[in-house]
Amino acid sequence: MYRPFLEHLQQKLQSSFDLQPLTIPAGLDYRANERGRQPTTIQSWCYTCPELRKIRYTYIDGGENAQVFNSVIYPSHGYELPLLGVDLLSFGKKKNLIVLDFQPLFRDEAYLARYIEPMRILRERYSDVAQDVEMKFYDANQYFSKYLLFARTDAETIEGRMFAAYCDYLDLYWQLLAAAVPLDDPEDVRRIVKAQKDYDQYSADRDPASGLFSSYFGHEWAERFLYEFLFEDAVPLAVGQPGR
Ligand SMILES: C=CC1=C(C)/C(=C/c2[nH]c(/C=C3N=C(/C=C4\NC(=O)C(C)=C4C=C)C(C)=C\3CCC(=O)O)c(CCC(=O)O)c2C)NC1=O
Repeated sequence: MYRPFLEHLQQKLQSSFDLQPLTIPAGLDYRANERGRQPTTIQSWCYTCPELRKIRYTYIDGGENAQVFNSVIYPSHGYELPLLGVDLLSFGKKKNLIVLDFQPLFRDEAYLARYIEPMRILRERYSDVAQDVEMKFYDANQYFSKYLLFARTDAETIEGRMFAAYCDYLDLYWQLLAAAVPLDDPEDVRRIVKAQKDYDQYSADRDPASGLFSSYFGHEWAERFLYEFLFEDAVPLAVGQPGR
């Protein structure tokens, strides 16, 4: 269901950036669960290029039971630009959740004016697909913008309006990236390193997907996937355990 979203991103990345693959730790790049009636696979891709230090995306294919496309793009540490976050989920025929945002690293007015205000026009253009859904797992005021697209919607809207919205949001993100001037003051760069690291920690600690990964692929695999691939700059909550 979300393959066109993945392909659109992949094509853009390949045509516009000098991508180098980043190694995904053994066993985490692909996994299949053959138990039950419906096999489920999870596959991930990871790249780097001079402007974007980590580009990762994951597709979960469980046929009609589960279709998930998740991606985070981390700009290089010289760019204070928000992260591009995409989380598109469908479970069964009815339960569809879409989230798309430029995830701000800072919340001061100048930052929001520079990187978040440009999204307003898109949020207005797609106000018919966006909803004011309340967040249960995350704090909407941390690493989310007020112009995020967040909705529980139907398949037809996803394939039509949502796909158009996704293309427009991505285009804007590439424009902001092209216009961004890399910072070279080590103090500025350190601030961005820390902010991106805090994002990983926050996200790993709250990720509502860890139960999903555990149920499909086992707890041990799920923990590795979270801390060694998705949010590799995060430290597991129970630090100091043997084997860590
Ligand atoms: C492969 C990794 C991965 C998957 C599969 C994943 C799934 C995932 N994301 C969810 C919610 C969500 N996901 C997001 C947003 C994001 N989530 C993101 O990973 C990113 C980048 C954004 C930013 C756009 C939000 C806002 C919710 C709703 C959570 C809430 O209500 O607080 C849920 C809960 C859905 C429900 O309400 O039942 C799951 C299972 N999260 C992951 O990290």
